[in-house]
Amino acid sequence: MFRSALVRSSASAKQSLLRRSFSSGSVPERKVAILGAAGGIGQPLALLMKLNPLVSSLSLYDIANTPGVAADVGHINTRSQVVGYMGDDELAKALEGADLVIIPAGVPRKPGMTRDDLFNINAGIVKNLCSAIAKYCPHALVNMISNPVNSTVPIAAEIFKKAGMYDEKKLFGVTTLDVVRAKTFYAGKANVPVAEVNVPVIGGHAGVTILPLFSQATPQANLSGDVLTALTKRTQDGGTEVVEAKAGKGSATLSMAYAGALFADACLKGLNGVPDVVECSYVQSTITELPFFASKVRLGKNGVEEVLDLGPLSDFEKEGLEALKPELKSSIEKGVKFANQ
Ligand SMILES: NC(=O)c1ccc[n+]([C@@H]2O[C@H](COP(=O)([O-])OP(=O)(O)OC[C@H]3O[C@@H](n4cnc5c(N)ncnc54)[C@H](O)[C@@H]3O)[C@@H](O)[C@H]2O)c1
Ligand SMILES: O=C(O)C[C@H](O)C(=O)O
Repeated sequence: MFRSALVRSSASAKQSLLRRSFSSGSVPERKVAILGAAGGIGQPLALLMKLNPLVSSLSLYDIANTPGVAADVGHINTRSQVVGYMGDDELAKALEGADLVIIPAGVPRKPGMTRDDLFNINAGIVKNLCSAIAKYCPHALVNMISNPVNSTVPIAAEIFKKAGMYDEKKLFGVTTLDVVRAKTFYAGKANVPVAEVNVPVIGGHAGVTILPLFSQATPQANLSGDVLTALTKRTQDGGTEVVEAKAGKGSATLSMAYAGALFADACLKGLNGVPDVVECSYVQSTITELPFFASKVRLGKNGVEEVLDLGPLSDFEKEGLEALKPELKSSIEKGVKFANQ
């Protein structure tokens, strides 16, 4: 108890030091690039990153329509300078000097499709963008949003390995939307203030590979097994719920932009040395036998500082963990094979 009080007080001393240095005007310069910035996620994400005071330079890249998005967002009177870049010829400039690259480029699902059905188009897009990242900003953190995340992250890792610059600490699959959904749905059933809710979500980002750990949710609530089963299923099907409601007009964009902005903010805080920044993310991992796995991750100055272990699981969650492994394994292998063919 004494030790944890000490850790807390040294963490809060560090926090207040950081706050002081930030308020004295020494917030580090940070360039954030969004690839796919004119899309359904890209536009609101550009807006939210423009509102983030940790960003000094916001680079908006897409194959079309970025001049308009950049002009629009650029008029907002916040810290960052905004520049739009369009087409392959401008990708290098978009990436040069980036500390963080966020990738929501690629096609979204329509009703009846799985995320894996997007593989044929999005794998190629991700491969090209990651080759450019390897060349023009090899030290940047990469936040992968493009689906199927379970495969696009392994694709990125393989491309980076081939380029000789892979650093597993710097590559993240963005699974924050699963956490956002789990918190919202849990708060509704547990009747607790949503702002106070925490729920880790582990595994991957598709169907049964999404495994919320409601047994670890806080504030605790005494929910029945049936309710927990239904909450788990709703979290796993959250993306499909939006795809069906949008009826052919794409998948989650606004809630994804919110989740992407939250995760990017956590990465920037980590880079800036803010202590105890912990978020769930799909990263290279050894906590199970699978080479990539989503779990709680401590973020720091170099990206992943520590992959936290899963903690105690209920029997229902243990079953869910075993059930997700074959699908996640095959999605990882599919990505690795694609990148090496
Ligand atoms: N990780 C998650 O939780 C999560 C959540 C929602 C959506 N997604 C995924 O995010 C992706 C984007 O979704 P969206 O709704 O924004 O789609 P969208 O079609 O609205 O936008 C995609 C954008 O990517 C651009 N693009 C295509 N090829 C590109 C390239 N080579 N370089 C740069 N930009 C390129 C398009 O021009 C478009 O502006 C999809 O794959 C979707 O499945 C992931
Ligand atoms: O469901 C999708 O296709 C998009 C995204 O992965 C989501 O979870 O909303």
